Amino acid sequence: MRIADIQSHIDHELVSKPQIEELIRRVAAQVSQDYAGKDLLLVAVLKGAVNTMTALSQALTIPVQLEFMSLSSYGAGTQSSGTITVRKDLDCSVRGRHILIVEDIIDSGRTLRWLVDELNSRGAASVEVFALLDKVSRHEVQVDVKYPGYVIPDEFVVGFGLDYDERYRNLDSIAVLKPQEYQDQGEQS
Ligand SMILES: O=P(O)(O)OC[C@H]1O[C@H](OP(=O)(O)OP(=O)(O)O)[C@H](O)[C@@H]1O
Ligand code: HPA
Ligand SMILES: [Mg+2]
Repeated sequence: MRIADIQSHIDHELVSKPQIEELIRRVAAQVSQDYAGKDLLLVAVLKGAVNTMTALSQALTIPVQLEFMSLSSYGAGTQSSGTITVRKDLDCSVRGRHILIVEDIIDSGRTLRWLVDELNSRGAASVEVFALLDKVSRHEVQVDVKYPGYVIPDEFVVGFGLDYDERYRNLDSIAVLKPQEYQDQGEQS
């Protein structure tokens, strides 16, 4: 689905499909170089990171293992509940493994902070982060990001995996909805 298909719901586009593709290509080249000859495990945080995981993994030039963990804290609104819910855990042990977490967005930073600490406590050899988008101005906790994505302003975005109330994940770029679409009227809406 493209912006043009849902124009009446969209306020503005923030990151275009070509911009996403360019970033993914650049990060994939760097990751392929950094982990050449190593056994890399990519861990995507579902559901939001599904598109980013697919795009990044296909652009790599090294073989990797793909694993998924489903975490949730936003539910139906535009504000984090502050509580991370594990909807699905990893299927494998991470002990002694080099891990790259693949995320769609860093907002408060709480999801990533929790996951980095969790994987380290499970005995990972290394834990690094790639996040497609970063709302730097909204961070509440500190997270080190080895492969940074696009810094975006304090607006609630949808597309390329990101949802508002489970919708718009299948948009192929990143956009902000019209204010009336955000029914919880949170501070970002
Ligand atoms: O930095 P934070 O404030 O923690 O926000 C970032 C997280 O929030 C979203 O997940 P969400 O809880 O909406 O689950 P979803 O991926 O299934 O939509 C997003 O996909 C990130 O995982
Ligand atoms: O801006 C956002 N959009 C969708 N999901 C999110 N989770 C944290 N921030 C966002
Ligand atoms: Mg969500």
